[in-house]
Amino acid sequence: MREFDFVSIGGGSGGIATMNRASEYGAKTAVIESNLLGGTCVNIGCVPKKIMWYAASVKDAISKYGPDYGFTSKETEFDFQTLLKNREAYIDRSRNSYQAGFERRNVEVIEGHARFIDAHTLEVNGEEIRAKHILIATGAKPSYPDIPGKELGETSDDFFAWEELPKKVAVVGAGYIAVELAGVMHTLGTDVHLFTRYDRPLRSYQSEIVQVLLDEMEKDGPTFRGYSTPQEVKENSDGTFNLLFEDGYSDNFDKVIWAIGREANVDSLNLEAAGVQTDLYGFIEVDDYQNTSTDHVYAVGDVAGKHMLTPVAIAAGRRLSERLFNNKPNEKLDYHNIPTVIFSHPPIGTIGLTEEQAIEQYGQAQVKTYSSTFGSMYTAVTEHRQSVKMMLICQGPDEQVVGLHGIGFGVDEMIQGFAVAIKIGATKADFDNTVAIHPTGAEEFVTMR
Ligand SMILES: Cc1cc2nc3c(=O)[nH]c(=O)nc-3n(C[C@H](O)[C@H](O)[C@H](O)COP(=O)(O)OP(=O)(O)OC[C@H]3O[C@@H](n4cnc5c(N)ncnc54)[C@H](O)[C@@H]3O)c2cc1C
Ligand SMILES: NC(=O)c1ccc[n+]([C@@H]2O[C@H](COP(=O)([O-])OP(=O)(O)OC[C@H]3O[C@@H](n4cnc5c(N)ncnc54)[C@H](O)[C@@H]3O)[C@@H](O)[C@H]2O)c1
Repeated sequence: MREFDFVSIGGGSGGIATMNRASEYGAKTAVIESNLLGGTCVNIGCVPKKIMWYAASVKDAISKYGPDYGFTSKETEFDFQTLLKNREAYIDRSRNSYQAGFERRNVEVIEGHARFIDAHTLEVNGEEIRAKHILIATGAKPSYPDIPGKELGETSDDFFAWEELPKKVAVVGAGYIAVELAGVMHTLGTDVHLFTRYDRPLRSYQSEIVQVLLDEMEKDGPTFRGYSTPQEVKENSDGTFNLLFEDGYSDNFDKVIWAIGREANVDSLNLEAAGVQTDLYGFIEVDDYQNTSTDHVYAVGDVAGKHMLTPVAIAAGRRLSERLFNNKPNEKLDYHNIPTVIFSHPPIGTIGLTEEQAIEQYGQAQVKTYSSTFGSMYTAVTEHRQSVKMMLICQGPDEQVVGLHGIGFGVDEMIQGFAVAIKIGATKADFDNTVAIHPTGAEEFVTMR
């Protein structure tokens, strides 16, 4: 029987980062992975998604904006296979670099599916593995709606395995994944129809920012239909699918994609054997220190269901290893003010509270909102003008900035630094005292009145 100090079930963002950090402090560690090293982010998430988003941006630069900058080319050909080949080669290199990192740090990789025998013992490929500490970092998987024909639809996992782009696709859902995939496919030439159950996508985001996205989508984007709850999918004799909604609307599509949320990968872990509890939605319950209900068993990342983002899984896992193996008993991740970007067209960046959340937290009288709307300079000399909107949500007499939201060209690369400012409590006056960088879009954040 092999024995370790710390073992991760799952070799995705959280598992890799946690074991690497623990091994740097001398812990004997292993990562157990049943599929591809790197997990969701590297193989079927952030990385291939961002490459597809860049591909869409390249296409826009060539055919949408290029001509008004004086660049014209004969009909541009797009070879999807070249994109796929180069995307997968890049992902292969990323996976190899993880492997090399493990070898440098002596992290053992065990290929196979793990399940608990007890709180210190796992079974993998018939072998028992014992560990003083066990991390559950098994991530999440896409949800399917509970309707007839749901299995005829696909998910983001399948999207990344497509060998060619379909002509007409329905994307059902209102979160990051729905918006991002719909935008990418539309730009690359697919006729995309985005369906949400309520009035708009991204309902928990600052509504004026989402409105700009909807306006831009109307000009050039997926066809959007709100108040559309799917009821049934049927396969037509020509191989297309008929998607029927509760209000009676229906249409035929080459593919239907469900992007309606994700659920924890816990089904076959045999959590009961270790006494690990899950919440109402099936995610593993953890405290602020990533402890589960069982001593010496921890969970990080998507399986714990809070802020399902790669940098969150990594940051929580590294801090856990600092706590366990580097004498830092109070080390934990602060889950406030986590910045995030939605790679829509144009991208959305957001940090902290929306205006509505700030009012709920501090009271109407304490909250002041600044906003600025302008045309993106990148598109200003072209006939395809695109809007930019930026908002600062401030609270209290000092006008501490508690929320920052933006949509527009370049916003994705703009907000990381502002997240530092907000994290250390910057006020509107601090923003105003910062000299602008001209001409950029970012300067609007420090010149708002
Ligand atoms: C389409 C898409 C786009 C995304 N884009 C972004 C983005 O732009 N930015 C961002 O920050 N986040 C993004 N995310 C979210 C990000 O991918 C996840 O938050 C992140 O991967 C979570 O890491 P994790 O370690 O918790 O889980 P995962 O990365 O999912 O890793 C879990 C691993 O555990 C393995 N596993 C499961 N059960 C077992 C078992 N019993 N035994 C052994 N191994 C097991 C799985 O095979 C998997 O490899 C995206 C997600 C999706 C789906
Ligand atoms: N850019 C990024 O950082 C990025 C990109 C993609 C994913 N992610 C992460 O992955 C997580 C999961 O993304 P997601 O988009 O799958 O989930 P989500 O939870 O963000 O959104 C799911 C949406 O589907 C809707 N929905 C639920 N059931 C439905 C039904 N039966 N019919 C129609 N609509 C339904 C919900 O109202 C919700 O708006 C995100 O929360 C995010 O943390 C991050």
